[in-house]
Amino acid sequence: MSEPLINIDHLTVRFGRQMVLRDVSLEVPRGQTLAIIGESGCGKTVLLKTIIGLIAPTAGRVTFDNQSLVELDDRELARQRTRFGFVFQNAALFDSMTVADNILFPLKQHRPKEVRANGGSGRDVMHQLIGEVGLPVNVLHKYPAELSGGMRKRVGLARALVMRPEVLLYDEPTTGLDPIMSDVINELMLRCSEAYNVTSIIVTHDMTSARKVADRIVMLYPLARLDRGESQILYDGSSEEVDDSSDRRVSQFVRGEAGDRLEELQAATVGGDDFFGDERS
Ligand SMILES: Nc1ncnc2c1ncn2[C@@H]1O[C@H](COP(=O)(O)OP(=O)(O)OP(=O)(O)O)[C@@H](O)[C@H]1O
Repeated sequence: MSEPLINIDHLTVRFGRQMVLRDVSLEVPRGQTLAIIGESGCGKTVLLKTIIGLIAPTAGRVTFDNQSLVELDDRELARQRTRFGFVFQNAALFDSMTVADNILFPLKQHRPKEVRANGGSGRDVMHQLIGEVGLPVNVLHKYPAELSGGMRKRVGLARALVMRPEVLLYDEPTTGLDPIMSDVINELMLRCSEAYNVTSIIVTHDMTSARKVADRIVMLYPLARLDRGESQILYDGSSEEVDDSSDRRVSQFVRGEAGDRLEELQAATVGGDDFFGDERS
């Protein structure tokens, strides 16, 4: 079997006294589309940031293409990061730049000579990408504030693709979008993995999206809710089989069922502020 592109080996991440990830191991082969699911605060984004070397492991090791990014010098780290494209939850566009400048930004940062010497090629790539994500060319001159949320996400995807990355990392790509626009983003994610053969990791709460786009689903669980010695990965398998999991915590999550969570939350607030305040009296 070929080497995994991303290898997470007994990873633990702690912030001060708070442990967020404990002994997590995961291998991501080249070309796979992996969805990481799990309730808010379980450490999904921390895991993404650890993969790209933005957060250093407290223990364990994370490698990308057999190298630990946190051990590289700044220059090499910047070079390796060009192999990744990020699609952030809020698109994270620069408000003061036009759409065109936002899309070209990574190229200008990493290949300034190429863009200066042959500005046409950067523009060609940009026009191709804007078409691929289904936006008209007239948006290129607009500013992010003039676009809808769905348009901004698609600009964010075009920007992530401009360096022709080998890995695409998506942080909640469909959050805040209507069902149609969410599915447009799903279709784009599928096309990107087919057309560019990228490896994709998608952090999401959206089970419709995870089922449609991912080859594999990994479900993380918050450490505070886990028994000692239990694996933090409650599910690691195909998207088809996630609905058949015998673990009640997995089936509750994928079906979006609260179970006894409300009672638990209410019990935890006993003795705290009165929810109804003065209005009840
Ligand atoms: N840089 C940091 N310093 C301190 N604590 C952090 C840092 N980054 C994340 N955390 C904490 O780690 C925990 C997990 O955060 P993370 O953002 O990974 O959750 P998540 O599963 O992505 O949640 P959500 O679905 O709400 O985005 C949270 O309690 C968060 O406060």
